[in-house]
Amino acid sequence: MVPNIFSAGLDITEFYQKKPEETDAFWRTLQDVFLRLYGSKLVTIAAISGHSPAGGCLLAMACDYRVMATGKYTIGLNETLLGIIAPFWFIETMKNTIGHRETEKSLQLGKLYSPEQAENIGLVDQICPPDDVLGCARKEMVKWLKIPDHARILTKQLMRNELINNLSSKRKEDIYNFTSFVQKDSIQRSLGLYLESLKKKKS
Ligand SMILES: CCCCCCC/C=C/C(=O)SCCNC(=O)CCNC(=O)[C@H](O)C(C)(C)COP(=O)(O)OP(=O)(O)OC[C@H]1O[C@@H](n2cnc3c(N)ncnc32)[C@H](O)[C@@H]1OP(=O)(O)O
Repeated sequence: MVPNIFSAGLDITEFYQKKPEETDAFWRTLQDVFLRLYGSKLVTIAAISGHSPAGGCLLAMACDYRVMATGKYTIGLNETLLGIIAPFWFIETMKNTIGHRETEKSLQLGKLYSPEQAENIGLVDQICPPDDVLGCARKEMVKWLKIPDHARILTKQLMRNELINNLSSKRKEDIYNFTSFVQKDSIQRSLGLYLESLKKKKS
């Protein structure tokens, strides 16, 4: 685990000033990761040890249960703040997690929630002191593992298959949409400025 960061989201340098075939391959890999994690037969618990913006939030939402560290961390789908948009499967995953209305506000505002706010709206299931996040996740795992596997897995599939099938049937179209969007000059400029702002914040 990296201290203070669960995931900084997608590595923007993977789709900034890249060739179309490179961004295609990057997005295909992300689809694979999501489909495998969201559709996993295993119990998956995210121990969110720190910041979890955008793609990081997606990965956490793809799990069965989320424990987040208390502290000055944030989680959410902040894509609009970067001048980009969350694709339909990010949106559907968030709707399945926190409901339609909260998702609508959250996405349009590019909202990043504190751990307490995230717990209040159900984006995370539990908050714990940073040094106990893994311990809390392990305790929760014990509960989930007591449920008969076949019943838990079939229930999970009933809840998740609609989104999995929808994305699986639209993968090519979704890759095309991503690459044609991020290759636009205006989006490349926004991404460049955003990367610059991250570097400036650091210095
Ligand atoms: C149809 C169109 C569909 C488009 C869909 C696109 C969906 C996109 C999803 C995404 O996930 S986009 C990425 C969103 N992520 C963010 O906005 C997070 C940005 N990062 C931060 O806010 C902070 O880094 C942090 C996570 C809060 C951690 O802060 P900390 O102060 O600890 O680290 P920094 O010093 O800021 O960063 C270190 C280093 O890393 C670079 N960096 C940070 N995040 C990213 C990133 N996501 N991609 C690429 N690079 C990143 C940052 O610039 C620093 O670089 P160096 O100066 O060390 O070179």
